[in-house]
Amino acid sequence: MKIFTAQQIREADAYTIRQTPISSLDLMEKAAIACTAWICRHYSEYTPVYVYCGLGNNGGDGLAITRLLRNRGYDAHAYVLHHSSKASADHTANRNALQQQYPSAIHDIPENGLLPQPDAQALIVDAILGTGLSRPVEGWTAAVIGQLNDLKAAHEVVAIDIPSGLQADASSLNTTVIRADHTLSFEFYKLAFLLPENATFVGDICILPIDLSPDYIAQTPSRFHITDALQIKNIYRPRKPFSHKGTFGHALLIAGSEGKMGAAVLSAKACLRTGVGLLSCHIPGCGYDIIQISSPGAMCFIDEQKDHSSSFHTHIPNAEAAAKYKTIGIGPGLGTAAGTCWAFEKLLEHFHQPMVIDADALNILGSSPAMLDKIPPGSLLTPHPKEFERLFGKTANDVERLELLSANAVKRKLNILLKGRYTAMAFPDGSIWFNTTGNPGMATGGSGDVLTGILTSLLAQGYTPREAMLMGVWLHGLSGDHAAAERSEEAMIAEDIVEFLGKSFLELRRRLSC
Ligand SMILES: NC(=O)C1=CN([C@@H]2O[C@H](COP(=O)(O)OP(=O)(O)OC[C@H]3O[C@@H](n4cnc5c(N)ncnc54)[C@H](O)[C@@H]3O)[C@@H](O)[C@H]2O)[C@@H](O)CC1
Ligand SMILES: Nc1ncnc2c1ncn2[C@@H]1O[C@H](COP(=O)(O)OP(=O)(O)O)[C@@H](O)[C@H]1O
Ligand SMILES: [K+]
Repeated sequence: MKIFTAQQIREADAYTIRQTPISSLDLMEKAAIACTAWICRHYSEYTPVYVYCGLGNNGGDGLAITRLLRNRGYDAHAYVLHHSSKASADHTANRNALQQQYPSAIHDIPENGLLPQPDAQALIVDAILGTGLSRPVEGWTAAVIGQLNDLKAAHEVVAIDIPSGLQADASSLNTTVIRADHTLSFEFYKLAFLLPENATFVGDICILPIDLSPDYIAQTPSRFHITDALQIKNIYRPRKPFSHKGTFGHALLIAGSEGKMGAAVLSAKACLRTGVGLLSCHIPGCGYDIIQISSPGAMCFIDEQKDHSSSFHTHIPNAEAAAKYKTIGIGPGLGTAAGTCWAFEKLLEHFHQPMVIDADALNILGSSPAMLDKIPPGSLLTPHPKEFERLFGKTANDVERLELLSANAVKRKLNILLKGRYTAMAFPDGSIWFNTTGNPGMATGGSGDVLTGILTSLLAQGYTPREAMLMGVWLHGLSGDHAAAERSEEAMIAEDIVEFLGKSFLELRRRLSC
């Protein structure tokens, strides 16, 4: 699914109005009908509704919603904030429609005027500013938003299209923005919804279709995207009846150190459960029994060191030996001992196929930036925000961090993800994809190790690095969602993500057969 900029959304709007029999007022009515239906599903008709409207089309949506809620028996009132001297045409048309049907529902608040004190249990609807925001709010508008935010403890807030004050495509850090519990947005996610720094503004997101032109959507390029089930279904390749273990690749996993063998176990199990043909694990001496007992499907090389690994480079002494492994996954629980760093550097001398680099392997790269240049092009790097910062440095805000992520993916021809609620995946072509599966139950030690195993497995099976990243991150989150549904977000642990991989694959197959 494409993520469009505010400018592109305006163009989509204009294109739809030009190319189809739908007028801009019809489009607004559609948007208002969808929002009203959502509100009616979530709040009883005894809920008083205070709709705060600006003078643009976002306010026009608010006026139409007020009318439609009244039609459904709600005690809804529109408070029109005169933050400028000019109202948009569709705002005025909807004001007139409301005025005609329910004149007592309109309340004008002049600039610097006072807001009403909402009744207990009232729902606040924010239709002050939408994607037409041209600068951070200030003055009276900012004061109004501040007052509404002060009411949050006692009232739920539903934002229409985008929380007022939030910039769709730029950072809104240190600006005044409505803190919504729910955001009802039209047709597309906005980039701002996916940034961790905006989590307190956006709340739950509901995307409501309003039938914008599919032609415009198809023909308009976009740099930002959201992965969806259909796309993953197209990537997924079911196993063929005559396939054998050689068909699905041999992966080498280099992981674990004393006290962190669990990370190696989680990665190995995830790699096996994702369908790799053969898995060899290189682990320190202390981990032998642990891996052999926990993952009998994996073969095992023991390092000469007991508590960390320092000789894994010996598996790839030359280019011919590298061909034995389709890919290597390195990092979970590995530690950053001097011998480990040295062996990693030696490994990169002869292994030039895309590999998966996570956790301590990323920390090693962070402390020896020259090694970054030796990472095979096409490799998958999987930092969480702290590892990202160690690798590429700090940024002032989340938008700048995305740019830094993308710049490194392009410059180094790497596939780099940045973990989070909406994991961002940056590709060498400059595009950035966000993943929407997953839940806070996955915020538990070992979840990332599971992801490394999944990605390593998919690369070994011959998925392209891009396919492996898109599909692996989606499967990881979906399995986390199955685990949470069965065991709760609190009780689920990283092993559960591995256990539910099977259910996710079955779901993919089901989608294929529909
Ligand atoms: N295709 C779509 O997505 C559709 C959009 N609609 C609505 O239309 C909205 C966009 O409408 P508009 O373009 O009229 O924009 P807005 O409703 O966001 O308002 C723009 C107005 O606010 C003023 N303004 C901008 N920044 C300000 C600031 N910082 N402080 C105070 N005033 C400021 C502008 O001067 C202008 O008068 C969307 O967010 C959505 O709610 C819907 O009506 C239907 C279809
Ligand atoms: N709130 C959340 N919503 C969705 N996914 C999450 C959430 N919290 C964590 N995750 C996912 O869980 C994984 C955690 O990885 P990481 O921090 O590397 O864990 P660890 O180092 O303990 O293995 C990431 O893939 C991340 O996207
Ligand atoms: K709004």
